[in-house]
Amino acid sequence: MNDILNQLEKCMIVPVVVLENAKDAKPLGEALCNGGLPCAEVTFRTEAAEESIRIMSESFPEMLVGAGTVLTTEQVDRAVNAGAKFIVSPGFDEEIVDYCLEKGITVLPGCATPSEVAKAVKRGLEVVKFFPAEQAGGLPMIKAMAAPYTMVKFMPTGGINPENVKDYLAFNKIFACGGSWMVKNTLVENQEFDKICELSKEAVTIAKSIRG
Ligand SMILES: O=C[C@H](O)COP(=O)(O)O
Ligand SMILES: CC(=O)C(=O)O
Repeated sequence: MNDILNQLEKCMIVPVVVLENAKDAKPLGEALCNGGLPCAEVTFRTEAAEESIRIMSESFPEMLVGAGTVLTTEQVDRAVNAGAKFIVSPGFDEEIVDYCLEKGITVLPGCATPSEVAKAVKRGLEVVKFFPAEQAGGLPMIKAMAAPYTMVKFMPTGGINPENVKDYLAFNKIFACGGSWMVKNTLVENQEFDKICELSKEAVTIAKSIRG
């Protein structure tokens, strides 16, 4: 695994962020860093994504900021130019994966079936996203897919919460878990950055109780 993946794995939990307004990127980054979660997947679901990535990565050099919901190679370029260190997409988009591999950009494509994992393995990927995790079969599905594909680790995202995250993290083929529970839109809208920091600390405590 490369340095970015090693750093991401150490985070154990990756906050999945949707920001409507880039001005929230700085206080959000601060809350996450102070909460012990110095990483974020900032999704291209809003216009503010690119600028938010730029602000977060410039303001907090210690933070590992990546881009999520990347659906085009143009978004890959915009994300990386803004400072994104990794690219995540909800599905397995061959064009995006091959583009990132050609350029040496860390990419975690979404895989929810063995056929998609097979495409990732063929390209030498060591980590894939498992999305939407709970809806697509949860931990039992990951365990079933990890049996033949022993060379791959999974980053489940979708429906993960402070309760079920423990079961995921207890399985050694789980790379890290993605989730939005500590960075919910309403918390950001209401400027509840102290609460985000508190929920992040709680998430870290839970993760450490499983992974030490
Ligand atoms: O689309 C959902 C995000 O990827 C994260 O899922 P979540 O809100 O269930 O944690
Ligand atoms: C859900 C997800 O993987 C993404 O939005 O990138």
